[in-house]
Amino acid sequence: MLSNEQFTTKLRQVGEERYHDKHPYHVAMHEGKLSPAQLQAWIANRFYYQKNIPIKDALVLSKLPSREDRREWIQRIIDHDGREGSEGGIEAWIRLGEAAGIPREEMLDERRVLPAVRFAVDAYVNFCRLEPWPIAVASSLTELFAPSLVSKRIAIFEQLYPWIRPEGLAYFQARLHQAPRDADHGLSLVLRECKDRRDQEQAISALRFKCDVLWALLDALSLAFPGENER
Ligand SMILES: O=C(O)c1cc(C(=O)O)c2c(n1)C(=O)C(=O)c1cc(C(=O)O)[nH]c1-2
Repeated sequence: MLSNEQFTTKLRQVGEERYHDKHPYHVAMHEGKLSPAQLQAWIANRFYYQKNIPIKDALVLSKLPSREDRREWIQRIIDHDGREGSEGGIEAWIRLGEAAGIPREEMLDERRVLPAVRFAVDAYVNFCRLEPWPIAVASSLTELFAPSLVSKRIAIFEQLYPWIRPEGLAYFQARLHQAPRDADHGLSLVLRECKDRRDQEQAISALRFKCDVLWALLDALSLAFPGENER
């Protein structure tokens, strides 16, 4: 069995190899090379991911056996769905869309969602529905890699895509403190629950699978919205 330190290193290596920041579409985003249509397509398609996150978190929540763990996990659903007076991440993402010129109805009615994006996101939800909860939690650990990417993204949007109104970036600002908290909790559950090498390998595979979900989303966008020299 791997020590906690070795296991954590292996999980982090998955992100170094295949997190979505390495995908050409994402690289182009961070180089300021996406056209408005390409960036709008990313925002509208990522919305399908965002709206499904609390559904998958409710599936995980329903399987957590202890009250203490449920108490912590439930915060993820509240962060996304919001509450009276604090609207939450889904609303913030809709406002990101509006700040980038996408009317609210066009986000809500899913007209811009590509078939392969739908299949990839649905696969993530179904994975969490069907797998044992520690493995589902392991698949959420891409959040270990998200904060540094999201903090770069805020600066990039401000500098390279000034046509997006700055109030649209509130979603990303909120994630800067939510994601590290979620990742710490998720990692502590995975370290606690993986009791032999087999469990550990399953957790690592779950994280690879999740990276593939995020990768597939960007593959779909690349095909539907190729860059200038790829057409
Ligand atoms: O913008 C990003 O790059 C990014 C990545 C990820 C991720 O790594 O899955 C999440 C988010 N954002 C995010 O906003 C979010 O709420 C979230 C929840 C989860 C999850 O799997 O539970 N990942 C992510």
